[in-house]
Amino acid sequence: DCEVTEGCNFQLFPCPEKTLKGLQEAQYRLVTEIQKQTTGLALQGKDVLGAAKTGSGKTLAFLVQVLEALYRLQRTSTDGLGVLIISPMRELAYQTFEVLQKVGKTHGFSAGLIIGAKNLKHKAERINNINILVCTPGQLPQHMDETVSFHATDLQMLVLDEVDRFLDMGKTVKWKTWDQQVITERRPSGTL
Ligand SMILES: Nc1ncnc2c1ncn2[C@@H]1O[C@H](COP(=O)(O)OP(=O)(O)OP(=O)(O)O)[C@@H](O)[C@H]1O
Repeated sequence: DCEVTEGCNFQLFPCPEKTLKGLQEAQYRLVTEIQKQTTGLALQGKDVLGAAKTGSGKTLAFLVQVLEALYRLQRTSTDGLGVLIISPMRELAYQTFEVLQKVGKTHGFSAGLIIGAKNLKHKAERINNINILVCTPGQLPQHMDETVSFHATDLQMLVLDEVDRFLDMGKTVKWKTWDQQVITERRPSGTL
């Protein structure tokens, strides 16, 4: 239901075979403009700031980059946190997680979703065993504060989805904590 670029499909990019298979199985063949503009850059390992209108396929654009980053590093499902995706709202985080499960299943990376404070202890026990964590801004600082074992020292990629909304909601996001524990020397990717 979004505008795809005729004649330009994911096969034209040097994506890993597993990613292409996942995309194909999820019925994504042609790329949208934002995917066309960002996929090549991401495959070169560059930082990306993407801006495109709602419904233009930004989610898939950064998820392809996420899979590429972990694939390149040959991460396995038990290697721990490699990518952190922060979404401003629960619904958005949930949708992202769903698309990730769909297109990423061929890779076999482990992924988790944290959108509520419920069962924090249970989640805390598992948080260090997952490769890709999708969460909302409120939950991350809480884990950092309360989960002694939580660390992001091996983080390879940070995705801030709808980063403009984070700036609007600056008061609820503990930027200082993030800056010290997560953002420093990591590979950022933002979407607007
Ligand atoms: N390459 C593609 N081919 C076909 N459909 C696609 C493609 N990429 C994304 N879509 C579909 O387009 C719709 C909108 O995509 P998506 O939600 O990623 O857009 P978005 O830019 O992230 O939107 P928002 O700004 O609202 O978060 C979804 O239904 C998604 O499945």
